[in-house]
Amino acid sequence: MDLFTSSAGLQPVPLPDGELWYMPQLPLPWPNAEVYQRLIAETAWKAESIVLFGQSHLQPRLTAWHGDRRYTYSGLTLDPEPWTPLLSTIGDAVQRETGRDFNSVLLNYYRNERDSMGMHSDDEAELGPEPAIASLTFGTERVFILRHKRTGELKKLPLGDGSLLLMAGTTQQFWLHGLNKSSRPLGGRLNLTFRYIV
Ligand SMILES: O=C(O)CCC(=O)C(=O)O
Ligand SMILES: [Fe+2]
Repeated sequence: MDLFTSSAGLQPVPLPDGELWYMPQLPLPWPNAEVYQRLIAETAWKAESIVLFGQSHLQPRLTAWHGDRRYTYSGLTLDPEPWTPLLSTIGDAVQRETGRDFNSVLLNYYRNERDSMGMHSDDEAELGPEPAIASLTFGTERVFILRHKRTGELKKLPLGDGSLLLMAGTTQQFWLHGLNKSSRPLGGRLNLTFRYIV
């Protein structure tokens, strides 16, 4: 059986003022654990500083930016590393499932329970007006939190090993998203967000 035909595909997740799609396992030609290990080993991880309210902070995670374009967020400009064969294969699988084009990927490595991502929207001008952002997770499951900017409504999605989440439509306009630290010990988690930089 062809690995790529065995999946039910992305399913819609109801979200007022936004568009979310989820599948628990993106079909890939290797086991999740192998992809996780290779991505950890093959990536030139960086601890970046970002400027928040005029002060410089080390981000509570490691990152890498690969693809065809530069990217600027929170006062940080990232020059891209080239696509690797592994990232290209993963990117092809993500494009096949989502039906969207992506030209860049941000890799985030949450080393343990102390690493996190503050609430934000991916709404930079270079992402265009209604950006499609595909988020692929490997390793330890963490809870992805969405908060509506006006109503405060919360949506919590546990993102498991191998899962694919697509944020599209007006999701970035109306919602913030992020990941909290955890008080109990957790193993590592990798998240790859595929983006299209105009
Ligand atoms: O790690 C995640 O699931 C979210 C990552 C994210 O929001 C981002 O890279 O902009
Ligand atoms: Fe984000």
